[in-house]
Amino acid sequence: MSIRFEGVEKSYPVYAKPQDRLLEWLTGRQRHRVHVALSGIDFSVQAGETFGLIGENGAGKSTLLKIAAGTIRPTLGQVEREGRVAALLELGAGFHPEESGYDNIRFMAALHGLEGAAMDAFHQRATVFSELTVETLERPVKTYSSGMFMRLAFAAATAIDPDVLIVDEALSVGDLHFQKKSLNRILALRERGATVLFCSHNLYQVRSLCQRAAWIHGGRIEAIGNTEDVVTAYEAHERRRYVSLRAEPGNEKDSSASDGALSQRAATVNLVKILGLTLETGDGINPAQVDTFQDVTVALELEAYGESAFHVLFSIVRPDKDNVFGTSTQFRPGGHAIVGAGTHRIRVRFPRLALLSGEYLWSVYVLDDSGIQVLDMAELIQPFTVLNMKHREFGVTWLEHEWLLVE
Ligand SMILES: Nc1ncnc2c1ncn2[C@@H]1O[C@H](COP(=O)(O)OP(=O)(O)OP(=O)(O)O)[C@@H](O)[C@H]1O
Repeated sequence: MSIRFEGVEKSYPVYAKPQDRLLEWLTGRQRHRVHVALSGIDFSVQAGETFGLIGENGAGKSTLLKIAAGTIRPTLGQVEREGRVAALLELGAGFHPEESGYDNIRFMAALHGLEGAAMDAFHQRATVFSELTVETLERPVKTYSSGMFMRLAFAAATAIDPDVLIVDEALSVGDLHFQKKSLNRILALRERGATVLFCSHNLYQVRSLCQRAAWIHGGRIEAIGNTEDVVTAYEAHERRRYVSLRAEPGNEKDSSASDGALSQRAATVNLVKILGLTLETGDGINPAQVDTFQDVTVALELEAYGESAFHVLFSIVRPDKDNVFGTSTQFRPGGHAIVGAGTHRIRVRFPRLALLSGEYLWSVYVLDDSGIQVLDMAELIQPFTVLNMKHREFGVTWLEHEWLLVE
């Protein structure tokens, strides 16, 4: 066991007006209602396990993570933790803005009770990982850009070399380079046997990372167990929710007020799901092997649960995640977004797929109509091998070229 929740419940007093808190104190009469954010939480996360928490907005996932991390106390019940715990929750929340990066790192190490050589090792790991310069680390952190601040916060949070890592969708920190580095750090800690408890709205991520998961609904555990079973049950619930949202009277397009209400509620979960990607060649569907310059068509299927417009971006990637070629519905002539609830199919033909020998995969992203917010994604799916039998050139892709002179 690494983390055990026993009969955990968390309630918050909710005041209709800020002054009610003072009036309650002065008059001694209750002026708040009690909001139960979590109740009846009983489960354990085993050592070395990666455990996912899923659920709608406001379900109680972050509250549960904060209780697991010890940053808030449960109203009832208890939590047991084993080993060194690092929480990637409100990153940098404990930093002192007036102090330098170096001093804040030392402060974090001291909070973990580290001294002497252990403190030095912590300091070294945090500064190296942050990739911040000496000049920056000597400055007060209040002068940092938000990216610099997040780098330092992530570096300091993970420098403890934790046995237990608690992550609240913090897989995206800073710029792309640092995001990749942070994710790799989390994956490396996991490889080394750290227990990971994390919540995410990205079900693809939960499926690919977690052995077990729990679906939190209205502060209670709705389902717990094998990730696939839990995620599938949650997806089915989400679909039912959309069907009923769409069927509710007043949700029709021409009603602007209810449109607003619908979009507000609909925005709380993914509006579009990637159902699948298939590769078609003259040799059949999803061939394990493709020849260089073969005629290949990629077919994508998606399900939209709302009327919001969206774009689909997909790329051919190498196993190390480097993109070889990516394109998007936004880059088409006209670049119109896709609109309409229901199933959508996209087919893109590559008449001469100019990839050279190697292993390749696909990554697919559904983005909102601005092309910024990710609604769903499926990374590193449908692997295929390219064999360059007829040509002697090497590398990733065959580039158009002419030999102009050979003397
Ligand atoms: N300090 C607080 N005071 C009162 N209510 C709170 C407080 N913190 C959280 N809540 C309430 O507790 C419930 C659970 O919130 P929580 O942040 O844990 O949900 P969540 O599942 O993490 O949501 P999201 O996916 O949106 O992050 C919500 O109804 C929220 O409004």
